[in-house]
Amino acid sequence: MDRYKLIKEVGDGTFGTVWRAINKQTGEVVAIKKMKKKYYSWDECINLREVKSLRKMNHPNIVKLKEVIREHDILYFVFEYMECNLYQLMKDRQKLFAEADIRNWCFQVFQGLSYMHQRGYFHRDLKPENLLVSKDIIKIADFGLAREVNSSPPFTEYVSTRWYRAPEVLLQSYVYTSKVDMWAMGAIMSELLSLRPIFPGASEADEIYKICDVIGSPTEETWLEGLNLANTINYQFPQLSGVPLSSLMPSASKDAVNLITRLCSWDPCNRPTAAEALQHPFFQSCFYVPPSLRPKPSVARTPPVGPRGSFEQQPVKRQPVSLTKAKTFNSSASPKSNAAFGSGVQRKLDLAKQDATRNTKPVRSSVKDYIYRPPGRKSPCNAAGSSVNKNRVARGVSETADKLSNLSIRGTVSRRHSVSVMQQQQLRPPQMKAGCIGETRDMFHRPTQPTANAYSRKVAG
Ligand SMILES: Nc1ncnc2c1ncn2[C@@H]1O[C@H](COP(=O)(O)OP(=O)(O)OP(=O)(O)O)[C@@H](O)[C@H]1O
Repeated sequence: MDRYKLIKEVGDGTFGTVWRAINKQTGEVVAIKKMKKKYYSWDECINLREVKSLRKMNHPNIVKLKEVIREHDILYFVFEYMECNLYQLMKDRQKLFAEADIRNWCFQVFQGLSYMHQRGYFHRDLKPENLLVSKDIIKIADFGLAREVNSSPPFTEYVSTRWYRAPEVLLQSYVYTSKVDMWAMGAIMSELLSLRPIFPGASEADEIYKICDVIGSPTEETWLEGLNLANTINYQFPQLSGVPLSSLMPSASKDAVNLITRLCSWDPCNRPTAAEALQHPFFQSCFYVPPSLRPKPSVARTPPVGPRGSFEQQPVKRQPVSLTKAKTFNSSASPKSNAAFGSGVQRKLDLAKQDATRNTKPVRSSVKDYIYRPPGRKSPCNAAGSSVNKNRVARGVSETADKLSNLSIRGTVSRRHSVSVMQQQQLRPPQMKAGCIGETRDMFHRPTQPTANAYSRKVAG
């Protein structure tokens, strides 16, 4: 660590604190994540999901892990530095973002996701805090919960921050897929367009309620498997008809609303894959610059996309990935039309006890409610593979059922070993993390006017 000079703390996550730092030898600015837990052997570090997954990811929209250092039993991850995260960009904003900016960001994130999903990993904790921005470039970060698609269930650890958590995860499905990332992207897109979270649940039960309140309760037609899942845990969905998504984001284009509708489909099979999302009419004006056509930058820099990119003179290509089976989107088509593209990979998890609520401020459950306390992310998520999580498995379904059915939906809201990653990349592929827990948002006011944004999640920096 002597080689680096720490400048300023820029983030305080569940597992580590993140610092802006300078490499004294090269002058390069980096982000160093100092893990909170101690690591007494190098083997322990090498097996961390964040290391295993990130070292295999080499994509312009996935944050680069440059180095892993263990010194005095403390583990440091050295990442490329990014200026801020999407949440920071949203929280003080009074004026809505231009849709072109949102399109540009989302196009890049879907490219990163498409790359990741095709290589057999999914993130599992996508949220605005984990999408890092520098100028026009956005990158996916925080792979602590990332999963290898082919790894075997049961998966027992906490998965994803509640507001962005897919319904199948909320309902404790024993199986879930990369479509959980697509759900999260729908929620993030909506938040970018309205500057307020679309499903700001104060507990797991309230999360489901809020989803029903917005997209309408699931039916046999929209999600038969979900109804079965609910039966299994003895949970009854509230019967709500939902609202037109366009009413929550009045200035959004039809294409944007349509894509969010698809992404936030109850049935994971009805959500587009990342590759399919890139083909959605919302991204019609975007194009992909293949690596062979990109200039070689001296510093790691991602190719911009879309109309604002600096590659506009390049031939336009909109096929970022192999899309031989990709579906053509039709804005008026039923979400069912995506069913054929559901991924077959499945996994299990147990969410019992995840939602330790940190406060008891009353909250109304309607999506029109404006004040609530966010979920207690820090407490619940005890990270992957802990004994606590193993115990959760034992407690299993009945506890979850109790939890979901007993929670009053309208009630209280609790609202010098150093390894070069490049070397490791030659070896083989990993798993990822989704930063869990540590819900650092304190209180969220949801104003009636879209521009009257009043986020106050606590994000250092
Ligand atoms: N490469 C980076 N460049 C700049 N800032 C970063 C970088 N990586 C992380 N950060 C900042 O630090 C914050 C926390 O980082 P990260 O999510 O990796 O930590 P964590 O302990 O895994 O958090 P979580 O509670 O989400 O699990 C991020 O939200 C971001 O603001």
